[in-house]
Amino acid sequence: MSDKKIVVINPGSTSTKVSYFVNDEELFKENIFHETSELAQYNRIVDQYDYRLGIILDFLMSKGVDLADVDAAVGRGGMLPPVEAGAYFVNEEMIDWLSNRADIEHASNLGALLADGVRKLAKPDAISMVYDPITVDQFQDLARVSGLKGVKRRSVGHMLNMRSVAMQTAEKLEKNYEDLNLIVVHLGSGFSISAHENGRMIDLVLDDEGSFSVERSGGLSLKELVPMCYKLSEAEVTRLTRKHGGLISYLDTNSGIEVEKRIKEGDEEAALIFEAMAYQIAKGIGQLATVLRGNVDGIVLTGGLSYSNMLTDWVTERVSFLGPVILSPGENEMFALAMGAKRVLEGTEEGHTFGK
Ligand SMILES: Nc1ncnc2c1ncn2[C@@H]1O[C@H](COP(=O)(O)OP(=O)(O)OP(=O)(O)O)[C@@H](O)[C@H]1O
Ligand SMILES: CCCC(=O)O
Repeated sequence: MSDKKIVVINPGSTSTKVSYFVNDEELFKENIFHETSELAQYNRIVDQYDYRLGIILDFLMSKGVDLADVDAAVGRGGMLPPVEAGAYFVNEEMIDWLSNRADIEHASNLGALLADGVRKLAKPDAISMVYDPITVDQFQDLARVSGLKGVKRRSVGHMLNMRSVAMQTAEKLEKNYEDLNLIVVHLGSGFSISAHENGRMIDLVLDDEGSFSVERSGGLSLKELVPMCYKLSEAEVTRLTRKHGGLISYLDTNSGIEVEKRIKEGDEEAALIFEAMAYQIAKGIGQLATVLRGNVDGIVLTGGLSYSNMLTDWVTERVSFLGPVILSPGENEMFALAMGAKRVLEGTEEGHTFGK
């Protein structure tokens, strides 16, 4: 079988990660940072398309990649309507949805567009696709009921990393993912806490319901929040709760490393807030343990903050009675995207058509 050459693109709020794979091997990877002043010129995330594509193409060329050899470009999937897990080919409907109809501004909305931009310069039969978008929806019906008719509970989260880490964990445990019940917790700048029952994510503690994270406020008392909404604009409330909430709002830093340093130097406020974060994460895990009726084969902590032993020890101390806690720090997104594309190219996994 011929080599499969795959460009992987993962847009974040302040940077774009780009990798180049030949088969299973990541030949290089770069996290390209964007100046805040540069991004500030654009009203919407999708308006950054030309700017980010130009940087990606320059970078690939600087590494000697001949785009005419590329078989697939795969991007992180954004704020689509609810979708199945797995691969979706980029098509006009998907581009239209992400450009005009996505109702949450998220950097991943650019993933499909940028992958398609690379595909246009690749082999004539090259494909562009996304894999495990943030809107993969495997909720059980009970999980869809919110508590107020007309207010939805939508399945949105770090699905790509959580599903990939769940499958890796199953491999380590020498079990099939489909035979396990796992609680997988992604601790990045935003958090997602997910219940996996026999290979399906049947419920989540959403990032605006449960624990505060590095940037997000998590769930807030409506009695406190509603009056605030009448004093501030929608954009300001959204900024405060989604970009400037959580750890940043209390400690004015988005760095877990910096917070640990302050705590070790005796900063009691930092210690209280960081432990409160662990406490709220543990409460979320507890909620999902009830979703799984207590049948928990493992609790997996992943994402950048799982490198913090201080945080993971506090969480573990509160949840280990539910099941073994397994650390899988960092994220696996670039590899998961590349392997999804490789399986589609090799025909061992079928891609879905968006909009069908
Ligand atoms: N060794 C470490 N110790 C403590 N915290 C760490 C460590 N390494 C990374 N972090 C923290 O992890 C957080 C970022 O995690 P991550 O890189 O997974 O998030 P992201 O990719 O920016 O966002 P998201 O995962 O939500 O898309 C930051 O607060 C960072 O300081
Ligand atoms: C991945 C979608 C949710 C988030 O960014 O926190």
